[in-house]
Amino acid sequence: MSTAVEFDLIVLGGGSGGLAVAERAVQYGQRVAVIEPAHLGGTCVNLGCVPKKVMWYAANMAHTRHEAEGWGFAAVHDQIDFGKLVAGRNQFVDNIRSYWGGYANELGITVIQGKGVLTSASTVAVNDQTYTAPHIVLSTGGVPFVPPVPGKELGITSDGFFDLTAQPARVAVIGGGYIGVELAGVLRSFGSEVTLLDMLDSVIAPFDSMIREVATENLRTLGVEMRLPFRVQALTETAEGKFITSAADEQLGPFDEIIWAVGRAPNTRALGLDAAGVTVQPNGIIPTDDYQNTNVPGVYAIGDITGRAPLTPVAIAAGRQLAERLFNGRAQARLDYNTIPTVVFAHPPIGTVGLTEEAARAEFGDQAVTIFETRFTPMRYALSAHGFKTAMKLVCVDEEQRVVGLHLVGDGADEMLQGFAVAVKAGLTKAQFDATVAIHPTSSEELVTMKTPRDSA
Ligand SMILES: Cc1cc2nc3c(=O)[nH]c(=O)nc-3n(C[C@H](O)[C@H](O)[C@H](O)COP(=O)(O)OP(=O)(O)OC[C@H]3O[C@@H](n4cnc5c(N)ncnc54)[C@H](O)[C@@H]3O)c2cc1C
Ligand SMILES: NC(=O)c1ccc[n+]([C@@H]2O[C@H](COP(=O)([O-])OP(=O)(O)OC[C@H]3O[C@@H](n4cnc5c(N)ncnc54)[C@H](O)[C@@H]3O)[C@@H](O)[C@H]2O)c1
Repeated sequence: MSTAVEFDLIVLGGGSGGLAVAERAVQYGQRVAVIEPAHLGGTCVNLGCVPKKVMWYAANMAHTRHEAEGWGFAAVHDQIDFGKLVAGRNQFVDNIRSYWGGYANELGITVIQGKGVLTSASTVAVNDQTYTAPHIVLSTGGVPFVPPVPGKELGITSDGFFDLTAQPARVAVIGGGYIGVELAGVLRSFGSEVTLLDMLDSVIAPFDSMIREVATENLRTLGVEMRLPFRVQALTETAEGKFITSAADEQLGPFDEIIWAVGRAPNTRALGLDAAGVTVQPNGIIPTDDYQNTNVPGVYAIGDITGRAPLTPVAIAAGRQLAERLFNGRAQARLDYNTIPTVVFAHPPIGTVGLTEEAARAEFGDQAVTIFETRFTPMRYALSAHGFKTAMKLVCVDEEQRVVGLHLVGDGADEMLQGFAVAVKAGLTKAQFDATVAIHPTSSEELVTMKTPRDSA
């Protein structure tokens, strides 16, 4: 091997977290290298949030088109040109990738193409070259997990979903978490027959119970067939299509595509963690303290590999805070992982910030918790034959009714949540919500006008 090339910071992984820490560090005058084997932008740009959101917008247009007749527009019955949508989406993703390439270059970040492997706590090998730095950030994200059942290779994952160039007519989605609910919604909105399975008896299990209930009702209204709970035993294929067999020997199918959406596995194998002495859990997660430190001084981990709130803005915020701490003298800079808002881009979307009712009761006790909630069909569907339900819940605690949880499902929930997340993060009370004049007619006005606590109604 040739002599090691020196940097101040080496980042393994040019995704959401890696690019964020690199950008901030280079702005503070550091010599920064980002090692990336695939495309800059990582999962979010290339195989996640961005292409997913394009498909979600297209699915929304499909809904609007179906509803338009009730509002006086001529009926349009054309099917979506899936190939055209995919081509446009890919071009959009390509533009973002190119932007990152140019921007990284402009900033002065050295991008090294290849897989990085730690050879010690301060050196990384990429192919035959060694690089060294006093600070190394691990931000290698994750890949879709596929359980080891017979025939598992007959299914695709979210990565494979983004490779589809034709719309599958009959689809099964295994896993009713974020990805399963989002992809099932998109495909069903385009007219595919969709069956959604989960091993649990509910989709989006970690969400508040009322939100789960209404989101499930909305999935049914959309026409998604649900099989809950369902334990997958094997996948098989005949000339008719693909089939799923349950542990109880029930068979579902035939399907044209089966999509695995049962979680993601951290990219921490073959990363040389042993050589550097970095502790890793059996599930591949790298534990960190509040400051993103691993157990080895000078080696940090951010983003999905840390197993905490695997979301793009979380990886970005963790990366920026780390750069502030290491390179801008802010010794206490760190990301507060509490009260992180998040949205499932379902049809309609689902949003949540803070504690569920169940978590608040467990933490504060039943006596301290007051719940305000509402369910309705919004005015958006006034002239439509069918309408998705909206539901909202405020979880308040103590005498002062501090709002510690805010949960939404319904049209506009995705855009509604960010502002209310500021209020929840700021620790505002129900009285302060109510002191804000409503905007009428909207759905969000309910969040500042709910008067009667649920249990006293
Ligand atoms: C289908 C889907 C939809 C999603 N939608 C959303 C959404 O709407 N909103 C949201 O907030 N989050 C969403 N997410 C999650 C989001 O994409 C991740 O939380 C985020 O990308 C994590 O950032 P990261 O920096 O940890 O990793 P990543 O962005 O995954 O980046 C890791 C990078 O490391 C690289 N790498 C791997 N091994 C090595 C190695 N040995 N050396 C160097 N580099 C390596 C990879 O190629 C990759 O580019 C979605 C995810 C998926 C799969
Ligand atoms: N909108 C967003 O912000 C967004 C979108 C997509 C992904 N993400 C992130 O990516 C992460 C991974 O998403 P995901 O949907 O893969 O995971 P997830 O953890 O959200 O959901 C996985 C689901 O699969 C089920 N499951 C697990 N094993 C199963 C099996 N063998 N058979 C049937 N069901 C099974 C689980 O019960 C769970 O409901 C999410 O946790 C989220 O943080 C975020």
